[in-house]
Amino acid sequence: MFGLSEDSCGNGNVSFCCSQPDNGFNDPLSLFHSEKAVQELLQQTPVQGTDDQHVEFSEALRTVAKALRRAAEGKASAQAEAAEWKRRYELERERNQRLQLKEHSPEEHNDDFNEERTKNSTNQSMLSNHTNKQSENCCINEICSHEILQDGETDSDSKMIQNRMMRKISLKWESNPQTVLIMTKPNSTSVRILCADMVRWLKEHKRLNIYVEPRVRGELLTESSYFNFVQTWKDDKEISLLHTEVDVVVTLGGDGSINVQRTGSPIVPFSLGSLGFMTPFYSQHYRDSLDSILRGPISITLRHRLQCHVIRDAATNEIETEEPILVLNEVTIDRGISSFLTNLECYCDNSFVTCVQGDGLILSTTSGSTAYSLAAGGSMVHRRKLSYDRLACSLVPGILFTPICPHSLSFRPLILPEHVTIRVQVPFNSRSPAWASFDGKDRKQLTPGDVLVCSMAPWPVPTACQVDSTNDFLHSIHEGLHWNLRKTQSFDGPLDQ
Ligand SMILES: NC(=O)c1ccc[n+]([C@@H]2O[C@H](COP(=O)([O-])OP(=O)(O)OC[C@H]3O[C@@H](n4cnc5c(N)ncnc54)[C@H](O)[C@@H]3O)[C@@H](O)[C@H]2O)c1
Ligand SMILES: Nc1ncnc2c1ncn2[C@@H]1O[C@H](COP(=O)(O)OP(=O)(O)OP(=O)(O)O)[C@@H](O)[C@H]1O
Repeated sequence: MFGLSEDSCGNGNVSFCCSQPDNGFNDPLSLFHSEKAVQELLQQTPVQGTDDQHVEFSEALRTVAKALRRAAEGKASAQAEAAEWKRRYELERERNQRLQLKEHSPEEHNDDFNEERTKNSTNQSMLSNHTNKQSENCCINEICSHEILQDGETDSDSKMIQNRMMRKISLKWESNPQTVLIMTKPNSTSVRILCADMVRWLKEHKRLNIYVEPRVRGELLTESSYFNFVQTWKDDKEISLLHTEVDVVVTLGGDGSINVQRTGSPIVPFSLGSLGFMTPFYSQHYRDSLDSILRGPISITLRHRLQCHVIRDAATNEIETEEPILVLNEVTIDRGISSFLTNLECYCDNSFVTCVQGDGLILSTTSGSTAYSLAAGGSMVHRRKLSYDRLACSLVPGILFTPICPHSLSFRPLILPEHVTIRVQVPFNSRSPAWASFDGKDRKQLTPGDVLVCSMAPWPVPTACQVDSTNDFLHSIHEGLHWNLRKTQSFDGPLDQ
């Protein structure tokens, strides 16, 4: 960092000096001198050049000085804005204190109180609860912007907020849900215990039909013959008919447990895994959560999936594909156990995109953007939110195209629009085969000439939100990934003048 100081070596100009090269404006005195120097400089007329270098140097300094002044002005307006927020906060706090006082001695202030209460009826309970908790928990001397945004509301502000709330997406039950499918992570004692408890509660208190996987039914019956009423399926044909029966799916596990279910009914994911990025419901509160879900309405996130086809070079035409595979997170094409670079030719709607030479390529959904793609340097993308009963309101739809360790200085991850079809081909001259895996599973070898075709699947997977799509996403990136976590800079120390 540089400070500005009077030049002692002639010409009456100003020169840069490295006052504290390691930590910049640490000395308030030097900052003061710098700003003073800036003011003086701005008042000077430009140097009548004795030589070109001086003129150029002086012009450069004037530019720097102007930039510094603009920064100082910016700071002043930020300070004014903060003062205004603080003022509104104090006003609201005062008003709430008055209301609380009246609540404690209502006979004294009954009339005023009722009037005030009616005025505040829309947001009163939220505000007073918040204010109490806030002063206890977070903001003793600080201002919580979240709080202030509410208390600073004017009539038109609150209308705007109401409109925004109304745009929140929810799913309403047309008739009471009758049947629930519970999918559980295998080989976990806590999941097994919770599952038995949940099945009992759903049957006795909610009178629901309950489906579980054949493995889980076996486990339940080992525990007690009481669970005889629990239903399951025998074969793939019965699985394919499940969607006609099941109203809601509950998953007990981690993020991977969401990927395994295929019915298309809304999923309520309870967190019994390690990270829990996509599983916002806490198992401890399962009764309250399910109570509210079964009553509806449910705020939902629609998670788009990618539909992947492998077309073998040996196939006689493109229609002859293997069974399509749906992925919620991503399809990965990598080098597998081969030690050679993968060489993958990529096309987007038949236009050549690039040839990936590296460890491989990830084609990810926006839900998967926080999984493998993130680890390979791709962006985190807020997934798409839609409603069942309204037209789609799309936020950030797309397909992420993220290379894995590309051996190139200029390859960067891309986000392609959701409507494209991507083809990835292992070229005939490739030294080795590649491997495709789907949500981290089901590896398939791709030999030279084989192609993987990938596009957005028409039907998304609805998952229930704890609060709403945005709130859950932000909660997950903060709590799950500790995104942008840094110790807060201390208040003491040098200040801008
Ligand atoms: N280097 C990596 O980060 C890496 C490598 C292989 C696979 N994976 C991911 O693992 C996924 C499979 O998950 P799994 O649970 O079946 O296997 P797993 O148990 O091996 O999970 C890997 C981790 O990824 C997390 N995860 C999964 N989906 C996520 C999502 N959408 N957002 C944030 N985190 C997510 C899981 O919570 C888990 O901690 C694959 O789809 C792939 O994305 C990541
Ligand atoms: N019902 C199920 N049937 C078959 N496999 C399942 C089932 N539920 C989960 N799995 C698989 O078991 C593995 C681990 O499950 P899951 O991701 O739910 O738990 P976790 O790894 O402990 O949690 P997290 O993913 O949050 O770290 C995943 O690969 C997942 O696909």
